[in-house]
Amino acid sequence: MSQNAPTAPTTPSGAAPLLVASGLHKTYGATPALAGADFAIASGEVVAVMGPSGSGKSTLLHCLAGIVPPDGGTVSYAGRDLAGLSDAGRSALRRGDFGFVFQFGQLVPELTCEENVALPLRLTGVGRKEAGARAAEWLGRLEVDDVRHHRPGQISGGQGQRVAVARALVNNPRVLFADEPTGALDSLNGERVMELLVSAARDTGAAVVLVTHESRVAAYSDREVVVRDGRARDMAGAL
Ligand SMILES: Nc1ncnc2c1ncn2[C@@H]1O[C@H](COP(=O)(O)OP(=O)(O)OP(=O)(O)O)[C@@H](O)[C@H]1O
Repeated sequence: MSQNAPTAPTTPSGAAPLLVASGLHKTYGATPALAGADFAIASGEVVAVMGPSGSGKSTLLHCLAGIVPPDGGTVSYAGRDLAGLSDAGRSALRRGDFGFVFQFGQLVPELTCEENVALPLRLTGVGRKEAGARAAEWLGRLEVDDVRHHRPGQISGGQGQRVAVARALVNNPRVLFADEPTGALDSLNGERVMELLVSAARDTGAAVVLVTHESRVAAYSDREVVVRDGRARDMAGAL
């Protein structure tokens, strides 16, 4: 037997990771998007994924969230290999344990803001009244309760992103994936969305994978990982 028993992986902060990727490879046609990327995040950590355009940041996020299957390497969440789950199992994980915010809120235009935020709860079987009450509470936390009966077309971009953050956090996800969440906002609105996003995530203990190319957005994170040519490098380890 080897003297060197494998040790449990840790994040650079020393905590046990909740979500771990090792040696991820992904190619689109002839275009390599990931070429051996590693990543780990612990519960409650906010990690910024930075890097130039086309370096593989969004692909890394999609693989971590089980949206895109990697060609090689593994992603494990809470000790479970995502590749070992059925499509239905991965979908259930995305609905129950993960939350998502994208650059453009992607709210359902026909629904009011409150109905949009209530939607993830309704999809997991919460009754209409309770879902509405919890949605209203989250809209209050994100300081947009005044637009709860408006439709997405009737509110500003900054308000829309706050509604999107409320929708992403309403079912208490253990991981929040945010891909350029303030990319379409001016700097003042962007900063407020980031403050609210990070403080709400800290209150709930969610880990946050924050893809951004802006250092003032990454400043809200505990740790920065830089993706370059499909490989991820932790900046804590680079110091
Ligand atoms: N669905 C796809 N089909 C084909 N090529 C893709 C696809 N998604 C990503 N790519 C390619 O993979 C590479 C990495 O893309 P990715 O979107 O992950 O980078 P990124 O760092 O998030 O870029 P950006 O900052 O511009 O959003 C790029 O060359 C991109 O063109």
